[in-house]
Amino acid sequence: MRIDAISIFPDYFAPLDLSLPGKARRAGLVDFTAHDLRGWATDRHRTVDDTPYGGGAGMVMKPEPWGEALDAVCTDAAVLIVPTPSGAPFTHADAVDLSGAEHLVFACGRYEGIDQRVIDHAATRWQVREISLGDFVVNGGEVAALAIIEAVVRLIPGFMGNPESLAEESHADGLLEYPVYTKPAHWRDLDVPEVLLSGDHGRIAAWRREQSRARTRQRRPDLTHDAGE
Ligand SMILES: Nc1cc(-c2cccs2)n[nH]1
Repeated sequence: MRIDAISIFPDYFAPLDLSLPGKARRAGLVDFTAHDLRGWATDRHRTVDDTPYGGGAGMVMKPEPWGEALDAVCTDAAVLIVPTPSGAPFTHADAVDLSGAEHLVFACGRYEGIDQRVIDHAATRWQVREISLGDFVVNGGEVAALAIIEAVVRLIPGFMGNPESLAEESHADGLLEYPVYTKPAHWRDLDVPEVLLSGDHGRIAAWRREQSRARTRQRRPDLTHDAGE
């Protein structure tokens, strides 16, 4: 998978040098490049924003630099991802879907957003996904792009050492993950649930399923499709 991120803060993606282990890159699983949007700003001051038509506070990102940047970076197979508070909520199902993509391009907006014509024009040439990380606002799309990249790349076959661990994690089966424990069995007057020390794998599996269901009912009633589950 090829991944490109376009931003006025390309150094924001330096952590990917840590979290996308060298093996993923060397194995050819992931090829990541961060681009500075100002590289496509043609005026002397490399301007990327201007005041909004219709008035209002803040600045809007100009269409010209974005148009040139997307022309240069997006291949025909590109899926353009635009993190935005006004996007569709990002889910595990989206991460699974995107993990099969050939090319992801992240348009990381700042200020009050990107001129809408950039997205509208891009949608005539590539698949465009306007994605929200949740009902809160951050200052730029970079942190959202980092989270989405991590959620997607870890699902690429061959990336995770033990793919079995993917099957049981939160949201993989529509439920929240059960609580986990490790040694010591007794710590600060707290014991590991006896069932986990029993060696009875049937009882352990049943206990874990019930813990997941109870946790999901309590913390995420919106995910509980069938109350009887
Ligand atoms: N979910 C979400 C996305 C965002 C932003 C993306 C770009 C600027 S702010 N805030 N919250």
